[in-house]
Order: sequence, then structure tokens, then C-alpha cells
Amino acid sequence: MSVTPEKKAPGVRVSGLSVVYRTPAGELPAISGIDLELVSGTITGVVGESGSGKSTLALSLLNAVQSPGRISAGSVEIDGLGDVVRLRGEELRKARGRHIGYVFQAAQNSLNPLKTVGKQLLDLGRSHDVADLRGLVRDAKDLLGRMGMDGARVLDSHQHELSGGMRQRVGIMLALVLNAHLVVLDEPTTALDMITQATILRIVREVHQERGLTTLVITHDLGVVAEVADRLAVMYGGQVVEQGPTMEVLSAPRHPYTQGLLRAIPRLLGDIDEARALPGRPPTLGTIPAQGCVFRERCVLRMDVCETERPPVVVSGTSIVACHAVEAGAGAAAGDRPAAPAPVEVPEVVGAQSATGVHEGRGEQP
Ligand SMILES: Nc1ncnc2c1ncn2[C@@H]1O[C@H](COP(=O)(O)OP(=O)(O)OP(=O)(O)O)[C@@H](O)[C@H]1O
Repeated sequence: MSVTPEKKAPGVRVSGLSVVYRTPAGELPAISGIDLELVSGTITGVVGESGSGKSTLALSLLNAVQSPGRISAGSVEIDGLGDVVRLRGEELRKARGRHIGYVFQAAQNSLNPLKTVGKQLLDLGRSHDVADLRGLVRDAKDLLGRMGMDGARVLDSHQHELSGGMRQRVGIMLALVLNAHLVVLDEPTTALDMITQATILRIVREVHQERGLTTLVITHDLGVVAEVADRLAVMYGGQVVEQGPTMEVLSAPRHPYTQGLLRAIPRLLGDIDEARALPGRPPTLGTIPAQGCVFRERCVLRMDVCETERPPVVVSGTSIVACHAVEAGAGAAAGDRPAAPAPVEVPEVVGAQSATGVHEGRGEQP
């Protein structure tokens, strides 16, 4: 298959995507049957608790799921590249970096400690047949300068000479410098202080607009998506349970899980007791229910059908929610509706508090 990438923000359509990991108990699904569209030129945020499958989804966009994992079903159609799940070898290597830029979790620790950043930049350029290496260095300095750093100094530095926030910005520079038009950022601001986090989110937004990108931001922090994302997808137990325009989802969440996540965020103003942690724990690979609704164990709207049937997808405008109770409520007369919790406020502070409490990054690299 020949790859003829378009040099403009590509649209991405993820359809029926499932990934399994091999375990002593057999192959178990980490994500199953995911449908998600990244609209050309927009920023999509994917949010969910640790283990919900966010990083696995991000890796799938690059066809970079490593053994013991594998994509077991579905497709990832990227405009100009086709179905990435079918790409192999050199085509796949070229697609990554050149057409799909990415910063993976723990990017802060993924630089080569023995080489300067500049040397690694040149290696990257050569491996992608960049003819104008001077131009590449110029672009890198420019990007680093935009992110508030002295580009020349950073390129001359080794990893240990840079702070965590600086390394994170170097990671973002390396994701953008080959001029990819689809960019995947997995936890771009985790482990950064609030000021650095706000700076990085502003840069992500600015560069996205200036360069005309399609961007996917993976995070466990609802404050981060509220800050940068045009659209939001909420993951739980390896499935997307709600998606739609960010402000719509945050101001009128319909899935009980999204409602629970929002309630768990303490406010700057107001009574701290009003923040209510979502009771229970998210499922692990071995405990994701094989049938029915993956969220039912923690759900206040649980019904009998949730035990056996995967929730139907309820579409309303450009928002989608997968929930039996929402479907029943939407279809029933007002008096018969399940008692949906009241709407919740949009988070006020960027990253003031993780939506999900503790975050456990593993720092896997493709
Ligand atoms: N290499 C692996 N081998 C076995 N199981 C894995 C592997 N990588 C991920 N998993 C499992 O797959 C599920 C999804 O993990 P994933 O890392 O995609 O979630 P996540 O939402 O990104 O979590 P986090 O925010 O902690 O990174 C989890 O149950 C995880 O334990």
C-alpha cells in the first residue's frame, strides 16, 4: 500500500477498536469496541481513571501496541495514511514522527542520557530523511524559544541538565519539529507544577492553532481537558462511555461516571465537603466485566439490564453516551425517568486536582 499523506490536519476515525494483553489467565481486553472520531483541526481530550485504557488507545493510533498486547479488532483510519492498523515496517516508521507526532507518558525520562538534545534532534532528522538539517535545528530552536527556553542552550544540554518541565517541553518540540499534522500527547503535564502545566497547555493550544493540527490529549485530569480540548471522550473499563463538545459534557454530563468524576473535584470556592469521591475502584484487566455495563458496580442508576447487555449508544446532537439508564430516561415519559443526578459545575482551576485522585504512570515507551 502506498502512503500519500496530506499535509493538513487529518481527520481520524477509530472504529470497533479492541486491544488485548496476554496474561497468565489468557488474552484479556484492555479496550474493546471503541468508536471515536478526531475531527480535523480540533483538540480531543481523552480522560479516565488509571487503567481505563487511555494509553493503550493512544498507542493504537500509531499501531505501536507492544507485546504482550495486540490490536485484536477494528481500524484506525487517518486521512492520507489509510488504516494505520494495516501499516507495517518502513511505512509505519515513516508515518510515526513525520505524520503522527507523539509524546508518550514519562517523556521526561525518555531522552538518551548520553547524547545532547541537539544530537538526538539530528538523529531524528536523519532517520526521517530530512534534507535540510539546518532548517530542522532552526525550527527546533524556534519551538523551544516559544516555550520560554533558550533553544541553543537546550540543544547543547544533556538530559540531566534539564528540569522535568524543560524535558517535557523538549518532548513536545520533538513531537512537532518534523511538522506532523496529527499529534498525540499522553499525559503532557503530569508531574509538573501548576505554573509550568498552565504554560505547557497554552503552548499546546497555540501551536495547534498556528500549525493547523489535529491533536489528541490523553489525561487523567479533567482540568486539563477543560483547558485545552474542543471535544472530550470519557473512558471507563476500556470503553468510551461519553463523548461530545467539552463544555457541553462538563456542564451537563449525562453518564453517571462523568457525573461522578466531576463531583469528585474540590472547588477553590465553596465547601470542601461538597467534593465527593466516587465510591469503589475502577476495574483492572482481570476484573472488567465480560458482559453488560463495565461501570455497573459503581453506578447509582444500575438496572437489571446493566448486568447482561452492553449499553446502547445514545446520540444527541454531537454528543454520545453509552448508558441503559440514559436511554431509558430519554425514551420514557418524564415521570418514569431514572433519577439522574443534578448537573455539575465545570472545573474552575486547571489541574487544581486530579479528577481521579492518584495517578499511577508506568512510563511505557513504544
Ligand atoms: N504491557 C501490559 N501487559 C499487561 N497488561 C497491560 C499492559 N499495559 C497495560 N495493561 C493493562 O491494560 C489496561 C489499560 O492500561 P492503560 O495503560 O492503557 O490505561 P491508562 O488509562 O492509560 O492508565 P494510566 O493512566 O495508569 O496509564 C490496564 O488494566 C493495564 O493494567
